[in-house]
Amino acid sequence: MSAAKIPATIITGFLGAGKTTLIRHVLENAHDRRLALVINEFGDVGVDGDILRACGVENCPEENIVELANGCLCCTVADDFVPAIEALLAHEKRPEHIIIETSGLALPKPLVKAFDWPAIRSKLTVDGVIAVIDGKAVAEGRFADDLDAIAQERAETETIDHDNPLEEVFEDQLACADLVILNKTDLLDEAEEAAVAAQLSRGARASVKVVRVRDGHVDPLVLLGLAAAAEDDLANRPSHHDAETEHDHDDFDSFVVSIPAISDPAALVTKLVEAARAHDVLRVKGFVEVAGKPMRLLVQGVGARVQHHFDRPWKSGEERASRLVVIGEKGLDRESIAAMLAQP
Ligand SMILES: Nc1nc2c(ncn2[C@@H]2O[C@H](COP(=O)(O)OP(=O)(O)OP(=O)(O)O)[C@@H](O)[C@H]2O)c(=O)[nH]1
Repeated sequence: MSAAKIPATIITGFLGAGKTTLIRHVLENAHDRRLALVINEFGDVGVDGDILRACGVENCPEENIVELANGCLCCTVADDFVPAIEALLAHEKRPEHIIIETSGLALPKPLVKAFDWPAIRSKLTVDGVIAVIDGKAVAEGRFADDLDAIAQERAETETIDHDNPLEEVFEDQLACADLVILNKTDLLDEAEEAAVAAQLSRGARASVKVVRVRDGHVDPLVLLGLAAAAEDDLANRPSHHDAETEHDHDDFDSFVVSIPAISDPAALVTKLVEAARAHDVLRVKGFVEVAGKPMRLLVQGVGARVQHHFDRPWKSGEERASRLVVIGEKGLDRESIAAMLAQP
């Protein structure tokens, strides 16, 4: 019976767009419903899960947070996603709403398709696909050469073909959305913000709204409860990968670098910026030990924009490892990057 279905919101968006930041805001502000999270990311460093668990909100206890670290939820739906959902539904107190954070390279459509499988369809519905967008990256032309041309192409043909993998992932995420969140408006001036918003509207499906925010500050009432039933509407969500049963991520590379404890966070940031520029790194994140400090350092890089802060004290008995996940396009020079970051 459809009334009994649990709504699930899929949060998509390219690497570093602000998905975890937005979900954290939702957790802290949606007190009226019991939430569960499924988090998918690259590498086993588990940064997003750690950040979200640290919120410690009552309506989303730790046992309701599931991490799938295989890097691409859209490719492992049967092996990972379905069992994770089944485990969440088996809890004594069932979640009232499930939020799924996909990794930044995942295509949302194969995941939406999974909601059409009988085992899932009878229990869940896709309340909405939310595309979180790094407004600054769009303004800098990181993804699309010309969104207008793409919109035109989409109007003319079912499947669009480009050879820029960033662009393809970005466009797929935008075209599948029920709501677009233009994030990082603090990094845009008024004219840029208006131009990016207009571009996104053209890249998204007709009548999909673009909400402009910073730090993912969207009222949960706007995000949750869209009742889109996206699984019934797959045909209207064009993807570059429609002809494939499975897509591979050969276009991208990710690896984990272990570095010794550091003494100067600013020096590490300088190295990360240099490595990002020299090797076109798309995303870096992880936790780092700073010698003599009781707190661990959370380091986050999106392109050459790097942020860091001490997020919490190391726990007693916790291994004080300094590990960073590095993600870029295929051909990333792992050895050079690792050597740059490990320099004292
Ligand atoms: N300036 C600015 N930075 C932001 C904003 N929202 C998020 N960030 C920063 O952007 C970085 C990435 O944010 P996340 O929320 O981790 O992004 P994500 O989409 O979950 O990243 P992945 O899971 O790695 O794809 C972090 O350093 C955030 O603090 C914003 O509105 N403005």
